[in-house]
This record gives sequence, C-alpha cells and structure tokens, in this order.
Amino acid sequence: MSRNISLRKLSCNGRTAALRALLLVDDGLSAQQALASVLDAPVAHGASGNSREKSHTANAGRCQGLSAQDRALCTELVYGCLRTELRLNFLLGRVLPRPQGLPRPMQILLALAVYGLLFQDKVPSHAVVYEAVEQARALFGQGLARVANGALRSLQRMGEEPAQPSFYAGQSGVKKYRHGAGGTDSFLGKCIFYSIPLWIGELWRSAYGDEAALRLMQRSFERPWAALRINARHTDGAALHAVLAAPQAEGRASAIAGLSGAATESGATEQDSLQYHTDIADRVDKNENNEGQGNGHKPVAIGQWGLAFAPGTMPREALGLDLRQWLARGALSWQSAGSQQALLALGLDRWHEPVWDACAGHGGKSTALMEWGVPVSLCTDRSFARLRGLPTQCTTLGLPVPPHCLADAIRPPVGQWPGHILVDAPCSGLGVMGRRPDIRRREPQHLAELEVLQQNMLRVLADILQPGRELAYITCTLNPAENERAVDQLLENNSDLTIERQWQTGHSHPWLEGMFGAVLRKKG
Ligand SMILES: C[S@@+](CC[C@H](N)C(=O)[O-])C[C@H]1O[C@@H](n2cnc3c(N)ncnc32)[C@H](O)[C@@H]1O
Repeated sequence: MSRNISLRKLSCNGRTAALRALLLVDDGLSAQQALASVLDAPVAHGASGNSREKSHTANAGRCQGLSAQDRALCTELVYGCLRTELRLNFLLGRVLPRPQGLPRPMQILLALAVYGLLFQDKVPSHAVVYEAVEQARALFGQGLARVANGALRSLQRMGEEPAQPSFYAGQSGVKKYRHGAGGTDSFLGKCIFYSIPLWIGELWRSAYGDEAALRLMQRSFERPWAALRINARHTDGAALHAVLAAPQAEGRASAIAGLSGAATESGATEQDSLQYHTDIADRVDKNENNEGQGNGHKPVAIGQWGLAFAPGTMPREALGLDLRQWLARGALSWQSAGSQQALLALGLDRWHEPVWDACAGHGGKSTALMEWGVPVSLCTDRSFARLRGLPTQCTTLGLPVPPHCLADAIRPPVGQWPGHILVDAPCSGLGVMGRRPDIRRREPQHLAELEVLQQNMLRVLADILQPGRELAYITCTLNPAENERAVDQLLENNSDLTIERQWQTGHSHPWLEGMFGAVLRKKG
C-alpha cells in the first residue's frame, strides 16, 4: 500500500501532520525541511538542492490551514520524537513482538503515542491512546487498531518504570542495540535512555571518559535553549536588547505557531530555523504545563548583543512588536548561542583585516561579524541553496553585501588572501543534537569522509594564508578527530603555523551546545 495514498485517510491535525513529517524525515529530509513541507512553509534557505528531497517535498501530504495550536503540536512531536527515538523504539520492542515488521506509518504513529504517554504530561493518556488507535484503524483496519491498543495499554501498565535509566540496563532486548559494538549493558542502557546511538556514546566515552560522555548524552537529550542576536547596527538595537535582556514578565512568552515561514523568509539560517521550531515546541510544551511564563526567567547574555533563553522563556514580543516583525526589520537574527559564543571566544570580533568566510552558508557568522564591525570581504560556499540566502540576509540587516561566489574551499577562487580566513567547517554536528535531533540517524561511516574534507580544506587554505594573518577553524561537533586532531595534524605539516587560541564548550556546560574552535596564525 502506498503510504501517501493511505495517509489521505487521515484527517489533518497536529498528530497526523507529525506522522507525515516523520515519514519525510525517513526519506532523508531534515526535520526542518519536513516540517516546512508538511505545514506548507517554504524553506527559503537551507533546503538541499538534492532532487530526491525535492521530489519528496513535492509529493508530501500537506496539512494546510492547521490551527496555530496544531502546527505547534506537530512541531513539538516531530522534534520530540526524533530526540527520543531510540528510547521510544526500545519501548515498542518491549510491548510488541516484532515492531519493525509493522508498516512504517504504523511504527511512527505508535512512536508518537509512546512519546505522548511519556513526555506530554498534560495530554491525557486516554486521548493519546484513543487517537493512535483510531489512526491505526483508519489506515490499516481493525486488526492493527487492536495491536495499537494492546501495545499502548501494556506500556501504560509499566507505570513509571520507563522513566528510570536503570530500566534500560537490565532488559533482554538491550543487546540487539549493540550491533556488534562493545559497551556494557549499563552503558548501553544509558545510551538508550538518552536516545544516543551506541557509536556516538562510545566515541564520547573513549574520547572524554565516562562522566563526560554521560553528561553529553544527557545534554543532547534535553530541550535546547533558544537564542537570538540583536543587530548592533539597528537603530532600535540597544532598546530592544535592554527589553529582551530583562527578566521576562508574566505572559510575555507564549506559544506561537506557524513561524517557520517567517523565520526563513526573513533570512534565518537552517540551523536557526531549526532552533526556532524547537523554541516553538518548547513554548507549547510549557504552555500545556502552564509554566515557563512569568516566573522571572532572565536570559543569559552572549557577549554584548546575544541572548540565550531557557526552554519556554523566549518572549513573543518586545517594544510592541512581535519578534517576527523585528526579524523582518533586520533588528535581530536567530543564531544559536554556541555559534555566537564561538566567534567571541576565539576573538574573531577583534579582527580588523579583511575576512574571507570560506564556508559562509547563508551567512550566519559573516553577518554577525559585520554587525560587530569586522570587515568581511569575501563569502564563498559550495552550496548554491545556502549561499543564495546571503544577499537577502545582509540587505535585511542593513549590511553591505560582501562579494560572494560559489566555490569549493578545496579549489579556492583566489590564490592568495591578504586578510584572515574563517572556516566554519561542515562537520558531524554531534554537539548540536538537542537542536538538530535527526543527526542521530546518521551512520558513523560518514565521519571518515568529513575528516578528509576538513583536513583538505585546512591544508589548502593554510597555504593561501599570508604571514601574520589568522585562520579560524570552527565546528559544531564533539569529536577529537574533527577538532583537536585535525588542528594538530595541520600544525604538524605546517611548521610556519602556530596555534593562537583554542576553545571548546565545556562538557558540563549546563546549556551551551557543543562547539569547537581554533585560531592559527602564520608566522612572519
Ligand atoms: C557549518 S555550515 C556553515 C554555516 C555558516 N557559516 C553560517 O554561519 O551560517 C558548513 C558549510 O560548509 C559548506 N561546505 C561543505 N563542503 C564545502 C566545500 N568543500 N567547500 C566550501 N563549502 C563547503 C556547506 O555548504 C555549509 O554551508
């Protein structure tokens, strides 16, 4: 049975929209792209130009005209299910003999229901079960409706047990998650509890030790903080910052939905839109719980212009305008706290010579630097889909559009560069899984490819760097092979380079995502 045909039997609501979006994620779309497709919010930037993805987007069942609440519920469910996927699947394996033998839409609707039972405290369990059973009946008939009912009732009978990490260590089903890899049952149980693939857990454990690995797993499982960057050059920037930096008063943070379009149209990056989606989900969750508003949450300052908000506390409006309107007016950008902090911690805001951003993407880091007065003089990227967003982004923010062109950093468009070079490298993204939960689905094999790409970029760009100038290397991953070792290797092969500064998010940092950066200087 074609799943698109069968899905037409479902009415559109938050849960069925989430089911459609998760099927698109199965097909290779990011969570953000899938949500945009289903909720009919075009992704202005960041959507891959990949034709396979485009065809899925075109064929996706859309849920137009959903209420704000349903759109927000859909967003929460998609991000929540992806963030907790391994745990949800494990639990389904406890209450069903062979869940992987079920049709994929059935597996997903059950996972959505398990997520509801485990994590959506204020949605009555009977409503979650009823809806899943009705969906199963509409799609597959009475037989699978009974299966859904039986499985979810069994899960309910487990009570609070699945909320305890210890529950996952001793279970017989735990071993099949090992896939031949090592790891004790206890560690494997924690990976399942925090929904981290064993290969990532093991990578962290061998690189950073048991305690740090656990902390990183826990952080990746938690809802991410949301962040924004106020445009230092905007006439209302200072006033806006003052208002947003104050403790959030009662009722200022509230659930809003349907913002994906606003975020992308206004030039937000893919990462930032993802963050925004997550933020929406956070707000909805908090609203369901009737908390997270008006309890005096104070955002954390990131440098002079950035602000990070605990889940559920980003306000909806400031100075009489919705934040979407400030975004459209170029007074702020969505940018993760880690991205802003990396630039500041590495001292790139103090660069005075012309900067070439060799992996500029949509220009998130370049525009931040320009707002802070750094002369960005060239932006290149290998992806047209990403780079094409840069001019609009600059114009919206009132910044000059720097010269920009499509270019592979390994085959650079210039033979020499008189200033500094920024390499915000493509990486495995293991530091940002809270915000980009679908990264969990990637296979470990892609790491080796990335490492070669990163090393080649660094080698080629280091050759171009002039004496006395700096090359900054940034990743959003926690993997020594992509971080410290990549830098060490470059230093080993280039005796004319010295390391000036190196920075990495602390493993126990309570909310900042995992970022790494190093600044290398050419002697002379
Ligand atoms: C982490 S993202 C950069 C994000 C961007 N700096 C920002 O702040 O919005 C990495 C970028 O590297 C680009 N990229 C991947 N391989 C590349 C290559 N060989 N040459 C140049 N850019 C590449 C990707 O298209 C992506 O935009």
